[in-house]
Amino acid sequence: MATSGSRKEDKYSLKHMSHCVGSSRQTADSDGERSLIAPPSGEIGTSDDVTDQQQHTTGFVYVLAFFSAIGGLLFGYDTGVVSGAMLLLKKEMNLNALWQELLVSSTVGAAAVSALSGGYLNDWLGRRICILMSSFIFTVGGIIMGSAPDKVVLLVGRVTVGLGIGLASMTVPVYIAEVSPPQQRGQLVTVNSLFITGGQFISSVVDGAFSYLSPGGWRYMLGLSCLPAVLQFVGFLFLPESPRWLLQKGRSQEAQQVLSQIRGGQNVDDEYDTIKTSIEEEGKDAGAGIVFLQILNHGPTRRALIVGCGLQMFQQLSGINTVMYYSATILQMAGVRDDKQAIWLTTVTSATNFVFSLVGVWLVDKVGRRKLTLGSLLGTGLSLTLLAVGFLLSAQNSPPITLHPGDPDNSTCTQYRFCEACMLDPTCGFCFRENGTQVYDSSCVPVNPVSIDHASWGRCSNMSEVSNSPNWAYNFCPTSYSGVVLMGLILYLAFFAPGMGSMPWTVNSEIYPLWARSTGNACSAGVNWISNVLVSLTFLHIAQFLTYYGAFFLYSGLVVLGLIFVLGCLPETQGLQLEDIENLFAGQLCSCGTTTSKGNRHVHYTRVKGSNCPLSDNDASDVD
Ligand SMILES: O[C@H]1[C@H](O)[C@@H](O)[C@H](O)[C@@H](O)[C@H]1O
Repeated sequence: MATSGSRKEDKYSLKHMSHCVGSSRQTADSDGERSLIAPPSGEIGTSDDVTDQQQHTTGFVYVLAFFSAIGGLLFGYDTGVVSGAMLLLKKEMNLNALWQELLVSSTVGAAAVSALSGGYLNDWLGRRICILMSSFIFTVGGIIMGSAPDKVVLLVGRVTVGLGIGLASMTVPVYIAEVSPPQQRGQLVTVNSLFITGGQFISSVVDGAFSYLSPGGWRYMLGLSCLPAVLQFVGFLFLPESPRWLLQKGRSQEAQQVLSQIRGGQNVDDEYDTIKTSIEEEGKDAGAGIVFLQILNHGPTRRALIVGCGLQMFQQLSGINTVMYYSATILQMAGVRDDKQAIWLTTVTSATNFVFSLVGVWLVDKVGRRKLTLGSLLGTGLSLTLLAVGFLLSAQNSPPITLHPGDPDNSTCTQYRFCEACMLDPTCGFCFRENGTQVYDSSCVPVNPVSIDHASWGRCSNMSEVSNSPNWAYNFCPTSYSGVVLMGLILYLAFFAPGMGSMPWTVNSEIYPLWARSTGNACSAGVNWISNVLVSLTFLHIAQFLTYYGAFFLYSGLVVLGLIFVLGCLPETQGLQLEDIENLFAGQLCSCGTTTSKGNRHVHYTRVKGSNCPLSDNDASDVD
């Protein structure tokens, strides 16, 4: 295997490679150099190819995609459910801020570790065993959390599900991509992202429903994930391994049988030959550590890795999880004062994320990954700017503090003159009465160190449901600009979900050659989880230094960087067979030397002037 990288590098290296992957969007040049134009959708392959491939889409592929995507559902459920569970847990288990932080972040941290080690497991044991392992881990984690007698056991349960999430997040997209026919691969892999947001939506409904059950509602919230996990485990006992992995491991007969089963018993000789030839060219793979070094030494795959990791990093740097997490506060700013009502309204936020992920599934094989990602980044950037402007207007019109009570604690809180400064200090909260949009009788007092739900002394220390009792605002200020913020939030989700929410997972499942696929996905999923931890851990500090509007302006700046990155580096992979995609990263935009599922026929994807490639489908030459 050590030689396979350099062998392919020689074969595909092109002197014209200009930037990271030789973007497929460079246009024609005058001196007969290669013009790099990615195919508009529908231009890929001959119509015969497409008909050929469409015949291969069977109901069984949908069954495989559904059972695999339960992994996505569990990923979404277990990352989403904790916020609602925490509201009950912190009261019942008397959790301080550190423990709350631990119970949330430990899962994401464990997911990062298991995603990174998942590459090795995938290569070694195969996709099917990894999916079985992850559903088993989810089940065990759910049981531990649902029956936890104390916070330490709860933490063990959260780490356990984190391990399941990481493994599922990198295995499921790869499995679906490897069993799907090319023309539907985008859609089927994106179903996994739909299930992630679906899991987050279901978790918010479950959180809402069980928030009335105290004590013990959190046990149902956290334990319920066992049900889909068991369903997936049982289902996968009967479902096959990826034919590509089987072939890579030399289990050719089994691979052919599985391929024919997946393709509904049709003749799969051409597809089988294509995969086999590609594997023979690449050579057999080695251990995960070595594969990583090989990726770094092999230009096209290294470029694919940069694209894959970059996409995952920018997904998280766009602030999705901060915005989702912060949505309850945004709704409180907008005037929702009741906690329970705020929980239910966050269901609306996660429903928006879910519904717009559906748009991604619908569009991915119609407009392609590149346009979808670019459009999404543009919209995400603009809506983040709108969010920031909303926060800026709120800050500039922050209500003044009118009461300055005597201060038994000698804290800094009572010194502040405006709500904004009070809100940005994590030790203080804003206590006020209101009449419509009118804020009066306002004071800034220290927050109770045990529970952020009330002040440590004064009018807001003993909150009651009585109608004229004052309001307590921790982390937000009442504002009449909440409409702008709310609009920014909805637009953000509508633009983010179909593109940046889904495409990083989809694109990563298809850009690596088979020998590097597990490791490539492990690295990029690891980058996703690490960036997730970094963004969530830094948000409050950034907000403290830059204020909220500064933080959201910063995210929109990062989205602009993401846009430049995608413009320059992401080629279109729509409709291409997995075995042909690596050529895009070698700048070899014409599929010279590779064959497609049409068998031994060269198929032309893009025009490469001055090369030996055929210039149109009609010119495509038969080999042999
Ligand atoms: O693709 C998913 C999805 O967008 C989720 O809503 C988000 O919470 C995850 O971090 C992300 O990886």
